[in-house]
Amino acid sequence: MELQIEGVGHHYGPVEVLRDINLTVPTGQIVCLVGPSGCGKSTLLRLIGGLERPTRGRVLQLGDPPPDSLNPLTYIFQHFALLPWRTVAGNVRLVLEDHRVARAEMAAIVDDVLARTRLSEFADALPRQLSGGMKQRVAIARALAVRPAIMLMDEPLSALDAQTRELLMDDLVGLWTRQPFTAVYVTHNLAEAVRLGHRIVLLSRRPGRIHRILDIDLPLDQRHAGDPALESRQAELWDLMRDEARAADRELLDG
Ligand SMILES: Nc1ncnc2c1ncn2[C@@H]1O[C@H](COP(=O)(O)OP(=O)(O)OP(=O)(O)O)[C@@H](O)[C@H]1O
Repeated sequence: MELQIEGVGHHYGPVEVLRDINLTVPTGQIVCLVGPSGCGKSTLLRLIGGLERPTRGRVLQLGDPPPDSLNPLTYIFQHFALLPWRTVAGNVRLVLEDHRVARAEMAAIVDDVLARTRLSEFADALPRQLSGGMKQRVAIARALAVRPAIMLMDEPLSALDAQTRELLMDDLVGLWTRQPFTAVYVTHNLAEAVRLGHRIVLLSRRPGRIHRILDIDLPLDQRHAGDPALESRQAELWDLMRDEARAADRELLDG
């Protein structure tokens, strides 16, 4: 399933947050949304996910989700929101319990997603026994369990320390390489965007407009921290963003 965002604009009361966004999210690709604070990245993600309706324009879903998809558009947030009294497997199972999934199939799905996120041996652990990175892997496993057509990821790594973030990026690359998924990935971290994005969409400050779209052809599993080619793409993005980011910060200060 592919997403096409056509002429999307959004206001909150008198405040114009997004203007004339035209964008395609192709099947099997990770599209990163970056841009200065308050430029409307999370708002755009919510509009894409149908949590809110855009004031203008539309978001089209082209093609069918996988036939066995239980939730075509599935979110992953910065805060993992795990139930502390449920085990890892229990937290993953939770999202299946609302659907009519037979018990044996449910067990098979949980086993599969825990294996894909390298959590099988922690199936019976409780969240308090896990590190932050592992908790976020549980959240990713939980999202995968409903077989989404598109994952909507809002700063999924920003609550983690730098080292854990690196490990999780490797995990996401491994996951995508073994079985490509489609994602829209909001981040303020440009290093993350150039590691994970097939396409990087830079928004201007509020009202967020598309300032630049950068496609990176290098396969995800060949991208490494410190790679000069990636660093130069990152520098290119930062050059474009710096003035906008400073102006956005000043506007925040001025209220
Ligand atoms: N429900 C809402 N009602 C009113 N204003 C809102 C609402 N949600 C967001 N905003 C405003 O819309 C603008 C864009 O917010 P949004 O969270 O989408 O930006 P962002 O780019 O994700 O920001 P950040 O990088 O700081 O997380 C901000 O000025 C914010 O205050």
